[in-house]
Amino acid sequence: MENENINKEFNKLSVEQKKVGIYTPPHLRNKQAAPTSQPPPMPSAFSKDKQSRNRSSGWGSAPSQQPPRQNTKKNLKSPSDEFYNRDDVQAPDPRLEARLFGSQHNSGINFKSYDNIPVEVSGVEPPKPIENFDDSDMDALAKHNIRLAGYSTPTPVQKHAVGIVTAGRDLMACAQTGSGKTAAFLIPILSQNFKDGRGEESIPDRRGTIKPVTLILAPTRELALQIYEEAKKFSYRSWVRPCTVYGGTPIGDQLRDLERGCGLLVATPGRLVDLLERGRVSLSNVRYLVLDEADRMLDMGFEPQIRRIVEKEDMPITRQTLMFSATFPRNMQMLARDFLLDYVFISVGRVGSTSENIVQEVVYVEEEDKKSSLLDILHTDAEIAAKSANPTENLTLVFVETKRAADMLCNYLIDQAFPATSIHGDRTQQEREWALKSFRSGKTPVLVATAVASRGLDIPNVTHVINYDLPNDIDDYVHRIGRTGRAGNLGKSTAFFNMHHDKSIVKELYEILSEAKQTIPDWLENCKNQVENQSAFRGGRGRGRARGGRFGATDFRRESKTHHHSGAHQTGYSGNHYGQSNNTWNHSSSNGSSWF
Ligand SMILES: Nc1ncnc2c1ncn2[C@@H]1O[C@H](COP(=O)(O)OP(=O)(O)OP(=O)(O)O)[C@@H](O)[C@H]1O
Repeated sequence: MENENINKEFNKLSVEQKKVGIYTPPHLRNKQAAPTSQPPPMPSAFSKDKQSRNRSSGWGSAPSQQPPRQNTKKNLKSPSDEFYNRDDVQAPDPRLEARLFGSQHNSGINFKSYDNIPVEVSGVEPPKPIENFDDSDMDALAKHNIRLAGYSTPTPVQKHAVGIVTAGRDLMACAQTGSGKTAAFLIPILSQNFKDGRGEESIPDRRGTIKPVTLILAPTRELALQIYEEAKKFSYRSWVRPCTVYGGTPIGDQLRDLERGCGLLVATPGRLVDLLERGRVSLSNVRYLVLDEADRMLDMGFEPQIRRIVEKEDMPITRQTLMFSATFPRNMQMLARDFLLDYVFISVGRVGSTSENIVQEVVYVEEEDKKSSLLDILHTDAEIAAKSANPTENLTLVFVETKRAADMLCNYLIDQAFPATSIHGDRTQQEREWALKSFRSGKTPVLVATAVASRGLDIPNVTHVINYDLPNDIDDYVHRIGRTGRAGNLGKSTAFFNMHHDKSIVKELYEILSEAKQTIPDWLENCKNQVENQSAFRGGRGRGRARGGRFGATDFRRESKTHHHSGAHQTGYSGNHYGQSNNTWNHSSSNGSSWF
């Protein structure tokens, strides 16, 4: 409904567009042409260097062909509006504001405990983190929207990302699930967009090609949609118009939306390649590229598409590139090596660790007993929900391995009078979105899901995640249980384990549980020992994660002496630890190794 209303509003605007041939936002209409604008300034000395290396390519060199637009709605702003004198800021729209920011849920009681999580920063001359949003160098409109979103304190990954992005640096960030990574890239990028000022690239050129300034790639349609919804919040009242494109929905609707202008595009790789091939999107003006959950995109087989998008299209090398995930497997490190320049690596807590806000339980359940065990748990959850002030605030997410199992289990639960729905890759996009909406609203407080729902989805009130089937990959386990215990809220996870099905993951599961200081049942320790003994007997080395050392030791540049990167040469390297709660800037190591 919310989407529908917003779309209706945009549709009204498109009628206007047809009249004048090219879309002009309402606040920019009836304004006389001003002299051609200069290209927006690069954010820092670092970026200037990049610009001079690539003078012929990219956004910095192209003269603007159309006059900059100015805000004619200024007069509609009240003189008390802090943006009264800013032509680039639109007048407030109370209805839109209520839609975008009205349903803020409070972040958890443990939110401030994030300050106690150790942060490791490595790379050449890493920029300092911000202390709080208000005192940072961010654009005033960005700060305004942050306040509207109800964010009073930045999370650790946000503190660092704002400093790093504002300084014009590339970033590889690993931070626990639910720790605010989405805003960590959206806020500083949009703030830079606002400071740079409107570019003509956000409206289609004469051939109808749209050239977004910011491109965000995400692995799943649902995650793309969620990032897009967040982008709408943080770009409120600005000239930046976010759009999203993903598979499973008619491309015509998405094209019509793009035609209305697009400064920030959130895309899944397959659909974006389609649009590039049709010539409807060009990447020649991309200044900010984000790969969210890049490891998942690789797991899903998107590497050829991602490499094509980043390396083989016309994306300028002058861009800033950011990669985010809660886990950092080797194939993602390789992508970081190829796509990022002189980047800063930050890890918040242990890379790939689980949030300490989640109580993790593992129970031994044979395959044939899983259904009845699940019913027991769901009955208990339903009782807890019935006692709470708002019963819809207790949602349970059940993960299974296959699409067929998702359907079967969902039907079984419905037969047992549990209001359940399911989400998996064989359902239509409409059905998937309906299922998520129904789950979010509490109409069906049980959602049976495959891995499609394991990454990035931010659904408030998920109090319990059940791994009915454990995944084969421990990183998937970390992401799945991360659907609860978000933004400092407390959550619970239960995993069904049996030696028949889950032997391959037992060592890593044991590591994860002990790292997070969870209660480990004796039987699990015995199973782990048994697997280790069998593996030693066979002379194997097991599947340990080899994460190495304490937190943050997985910036692969520390271990490698020589790496090659097209167009980059780096000679210095340093690592910095941010102390536990005082956030002091302790320079802990500087080995000066040459790694490119
Ligand atoms: N500074 C903040 N203050 C209050 N709430 C915040 C803040 N930053 C983020 N949040 C909220 O925390 C929740 C989790 O954020 P987000 O979805 O970005 O986490 P994430 O790190 O991307 O998780 P995942 O690894 O699962 O993708 C969201 O509901 C978001 O609105």
